[in-house]
Amino acid sequence: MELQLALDLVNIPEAIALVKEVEEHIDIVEIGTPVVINEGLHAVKAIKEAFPNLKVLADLKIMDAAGYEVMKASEAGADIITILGTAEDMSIKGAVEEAKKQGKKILVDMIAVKDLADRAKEVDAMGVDYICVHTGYDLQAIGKNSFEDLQTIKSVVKNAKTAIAGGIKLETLPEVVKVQPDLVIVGGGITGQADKKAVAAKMQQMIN
Ligand SMILES: O=C([C@H](O)CO)[C@H](O)[C@H](O)COP(=O)(O)O
Repeated sequence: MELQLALDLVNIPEAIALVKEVEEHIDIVEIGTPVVINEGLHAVKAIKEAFPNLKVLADLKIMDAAGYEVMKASEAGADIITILGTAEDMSIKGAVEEAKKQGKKILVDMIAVKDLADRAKEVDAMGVDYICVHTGYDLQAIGKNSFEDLQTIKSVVKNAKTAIAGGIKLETLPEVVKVQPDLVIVGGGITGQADKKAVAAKMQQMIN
């Protein structure tokens, strides 16, 4: 199981400082959608240059023009790029094709997908690398989480790795670990803590 640190509410210098604190306890750094909106793909480039040994995920949440956007994120140094599960099949296939050309990976974010089991089977058959259940900030605000959804995709996905994101904290991590996803994505559960290094270390220990 791998641990991904999601950075959403920081600028580039803050992101670098944050990763420095926890780098030995994480596998992947996510440049979150709000960071890409504020800073552009420069943020991906800056983190990859500062931490060449960590994988970097660009959370573009692609919906269209997938081949082009995967190409640009790859050029910036991203190792993994996200596309939405609600995107057209043609877009997801285009993302996979371009990622293969560039030697990169595609993570499909299943946020807001209604027919989760069926859509997970479909995107799994398209050759994507990760399928991720995700409760976004807006549904976290009304107490939702993705723990049941993780069990759903674990039971139908045959090829891709499984992942979970959205509001995961130290206290809720045991429930996630029980289901054994391949990737656990944590943002505020680390970045919002006073001792980020200690929390990341504990999470890494629980995951392994
Ligand atoms: O993808 C995310 C969200 O949509 C904002 O871009 C977050 O990175 C993801 O939810 C993980 O962050 P936390 O929910 O704070 O753990």
